[in-house]
Amino acid sequence: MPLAAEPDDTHEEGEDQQLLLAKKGEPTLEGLVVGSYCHDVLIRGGRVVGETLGGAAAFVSNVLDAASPREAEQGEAPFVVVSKVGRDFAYASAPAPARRPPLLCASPTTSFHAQFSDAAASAHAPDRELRRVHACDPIYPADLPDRRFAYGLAVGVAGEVLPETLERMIRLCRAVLVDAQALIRAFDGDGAVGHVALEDTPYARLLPRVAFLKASSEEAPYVGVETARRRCCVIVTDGRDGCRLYWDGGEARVAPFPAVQVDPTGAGDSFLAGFAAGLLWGLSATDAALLGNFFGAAAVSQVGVPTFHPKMLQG
Ligand SMILES: Nc1ncnc2c1ncn2[C@@H]1O[C@H](COP(=O)(O)OP(=O)(O)OP(=O)(O)O)[C@@H](O)[C@H]1O
Ligand SMILES: O[C@H]1[C@H](O)[C@@H](O)[C@H](O)[C@@H](O)[C@H]1O
Repeated sequence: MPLAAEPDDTHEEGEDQQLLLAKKGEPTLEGLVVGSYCHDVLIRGGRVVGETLGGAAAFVSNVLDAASPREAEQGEAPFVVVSKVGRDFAYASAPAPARRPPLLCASPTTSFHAQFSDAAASAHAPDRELRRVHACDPIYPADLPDRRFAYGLAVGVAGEVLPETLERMIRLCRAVLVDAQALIRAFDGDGAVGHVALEDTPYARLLPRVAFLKASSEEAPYVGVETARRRCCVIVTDGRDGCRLYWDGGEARVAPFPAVQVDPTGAGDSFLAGFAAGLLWGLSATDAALLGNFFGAAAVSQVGVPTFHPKMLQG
């Protein structure tokens, strides 16, 4: 495994746990977030109940800013976002896109309709059906800045992170964390979101060079956890049940935070960003996953991209 990412507290001081941190004498490098902002339309009982900024990049930026408030206050960007939208993009002045503007394309902004079921969702049943109604351009390797990064987050929502783009991220970044949704989503003629087996995609051969792969419990069967854990550390998030980490030779469960769910959108994105922030703080993988659970729980408690109060992170 490229990274000894065993989430075992006895490895807490190990060099590999510090992978995202600058070594003595090295300059502090930025992070690289790759994935597009999108428009989310929330539908319940056939009625539009909300229209919000979406896209993993929006949720991830929000959490990374909250987790590094000093940089955010000073207007410094501890990470860059490479994202694409069309001229119809409705949220250019929202905090995340305003601070890290997307590349403008002739095609329309990626847009999803999320149809929520009225029935109370069980802990494991999918609580929404997603349909992609517009897709912006993919993000090409040449769209990425030509410099080194401390870490990369591949967080596409509509297939925009091409295999060659992920490969370039791996070359530019010291460690890459990937959301499986960027790799295994497939769309039928009507835009309904389905999944393909990761093993059947061109991304599979890149897994040994990925540090962490995060999948939801719905995506996990398509990822093939037993195969993937031999190549990188796999994190499976499980909604209100928290998450599990799987590595070659072990696994750990990380408990959730209680939350009153009002909108599940962005929970996985916020989890992954919280997890990355935890690694940046020098936490072990299990402790970083606890921070991920914290941000995931915070995300489901609000509609759209959540607002975090500084007090939430104290104590
Ligand atoms: N109802 C909940 N209560 C507490 N924590 C939650 C709840 N839902 C999600 N979380 C937290 O957020 C994390 C990610 O949630 P989930 O597994 O639903 O991801 P996801 O399906 O990828 O989400 P999405 O696609 O909506 O962004 C969970 O591991 C958990 O820590
Ligand atoms: O804004 C959301 C969010 O980024 C989710 O993680 C993704 O599953 C959806 O497709 C997207 O519409």
